[in-house]
Amino acid sequence: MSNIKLALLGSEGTGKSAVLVRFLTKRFIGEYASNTNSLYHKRFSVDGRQLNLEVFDPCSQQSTESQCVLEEPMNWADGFIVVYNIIDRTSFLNANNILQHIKEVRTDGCKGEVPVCLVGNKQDLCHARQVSEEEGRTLAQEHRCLFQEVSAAEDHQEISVLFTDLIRSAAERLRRRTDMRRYSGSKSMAKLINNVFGKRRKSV
Ligand SMILES: Nc1nc2c(ncn2[C@@H]2O[C@H](COP(=O)(O)OP(=O)(O)OP(=O)(O)O)[C@@H](O)[C@H]2O)c(=O)[nH]1
Repeated sequence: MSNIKLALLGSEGTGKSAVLVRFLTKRFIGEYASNTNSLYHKRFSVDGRQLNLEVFDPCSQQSTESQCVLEEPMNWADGFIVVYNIIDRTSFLNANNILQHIKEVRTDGCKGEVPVCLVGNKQDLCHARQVSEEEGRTLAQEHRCLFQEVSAAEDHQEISVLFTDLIRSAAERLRRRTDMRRYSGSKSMAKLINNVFGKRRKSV
């Protein structure tokens, strides 16, 4: 069974925990403990395949150096959900920095880009919106990632779909990497056999 590791990133108070709890429990609680890092486990089925899902929800308040919070899951995760708050432009600018950082740290060349979903949360507060949906979509296109506006307070369906899409992309990427390793492993084995037996045949 494959293991898929996701990390939620974004400014403090954007609703990372609310989005995750919505996905895991279908509920919106309102207030979430925000003084610890949390790692959630869930068995999840995508396209009939069972997966072990781990989701890291970092604590934004733990460190004054946001860089530490960012570095921790950066090399660990198979996929990222970057959350901003549509009524807080600063959180959108920060989401851009995070996407940039992911690109710098996680461009794996031929293994393909790590899947990312940009999420504009608190859509229920759109009367106070500071970031248009178009801006969110454009930023996502620039970074070649998925995009969805949601309301953790009101929706379950859209959050469920975005997690499923991201998990599917992460699982496909891991499968491609495993296939590539197998292929390059069998190629070097063929080379070895050829070196040993090919040379012998010549000397006979
Ligand atoms: N109106 C509205 N409020 C939301 C929504 N999602 C989260 N909130 C509220 O926003 C506040 C912050 O939510 P959290 O889920 O704790 O945000 P967080 O990003 O995990 O916060 P930190 O862990 O401190 O970084 C809470 O008061 C939530 O109730 C939403 O979709 N709509």
